[in-house]
Amino acid sequence: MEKPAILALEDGTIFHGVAIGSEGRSVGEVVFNTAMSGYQEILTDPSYLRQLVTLTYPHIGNTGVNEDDEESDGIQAAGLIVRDLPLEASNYRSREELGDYLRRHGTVAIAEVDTRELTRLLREKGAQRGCLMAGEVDEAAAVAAAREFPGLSGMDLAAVASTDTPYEWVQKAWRHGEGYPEAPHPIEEHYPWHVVAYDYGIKRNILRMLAESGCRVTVVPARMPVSEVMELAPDGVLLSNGPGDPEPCDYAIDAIRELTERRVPLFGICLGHQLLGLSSGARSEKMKFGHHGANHPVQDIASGRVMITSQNHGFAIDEASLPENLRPTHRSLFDGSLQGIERTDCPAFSFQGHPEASPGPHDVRPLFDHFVELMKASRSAH
Ligand SMILES: NC(=O)CC[C@H](N)C(=O)O
Repeated sequence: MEKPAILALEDGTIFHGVAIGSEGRSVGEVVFNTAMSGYQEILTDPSYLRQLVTLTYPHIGNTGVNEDDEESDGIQAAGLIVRDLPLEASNYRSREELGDYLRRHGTVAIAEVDTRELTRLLREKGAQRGCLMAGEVDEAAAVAAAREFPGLSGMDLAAVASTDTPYEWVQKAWRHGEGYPEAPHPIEEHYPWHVVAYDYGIKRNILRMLAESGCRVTVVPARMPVSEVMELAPDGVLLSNGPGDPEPCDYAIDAIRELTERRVPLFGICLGHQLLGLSSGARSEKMKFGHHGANHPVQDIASGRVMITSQNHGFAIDEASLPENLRPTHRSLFDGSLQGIERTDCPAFSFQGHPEASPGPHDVRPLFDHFVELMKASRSAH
């Protein structure tokens, strides 16, 4: 028997639907994602911590879920809002139905919502605080719970999403018929570069793309002091994506400043990009409804080249606030917002979108090669 579910927004709007995940309630910021595929990667992306995600693509669940497409250990999003959950998944890689997967992870989710109407509302009013309730529903309590959620501004979630202990990563990208290839030996020969990745909520495909570029990665906790990072003798440091507001992450901002002073090659992705900006003296701001999708055009300012990119962010670095030593490198062609920066006085650069694009197009992958070039130049200078 289908159980009822509701989505309540801070403005008092209630959407009615049916429960397709666990019963109970979940609060967070409601955001829409326009990607047509990749719901499993989206659900497991730690950047979605404390966010209730609605997908504008109407049929969600039709390819099921599998063990290979997880971007982290299980579901990170606070909840899922969809138009239609198909009766049965059909795909040769499918191992589990989406509904069973949601319930296994205790995730509250709703279907039969007019996600077009919801998305229009979010575009007009901006990202809303919301509450999903499934099973027993109480509209007034749901609106009150939505309003009690403090919102993501000022919320440091990078340290929450981070790993507790360091670990090594050498796994490369998934290949049809092979899955994830075993790491070839000897490691040093196949992976000439050692990258330390600050984990602020890292996605596995970033690690796989680094491995594809010849990097052996040591993933470290968000709060690891720079002195300990330097003991690992990195060729470069990756600043990962992650959830929440970059501004309160003072431990990361201070560490990154120290790394730039030591001229360690740096590559920042999404939250890592915002943190590089803040540590260099720029300002971050909350966007109205952010960028969440897999078809966002971004222009490389120097070459004029346009790339189709994967995006998932609700904060941005304000281009008007860039200091002398930060050069804008990329801009969004949707709204003109800043998408990439480069330090002019040390080997550090960053990108607001997702070059690892999981899900999404591969246009921005060459940024991983650029990181290797910086490490190469830095090694030959020493
Ligand atoms: N994907 C990310 O790293 C997101 C960065 C940050 N939490 C934002 O919403 O802007």
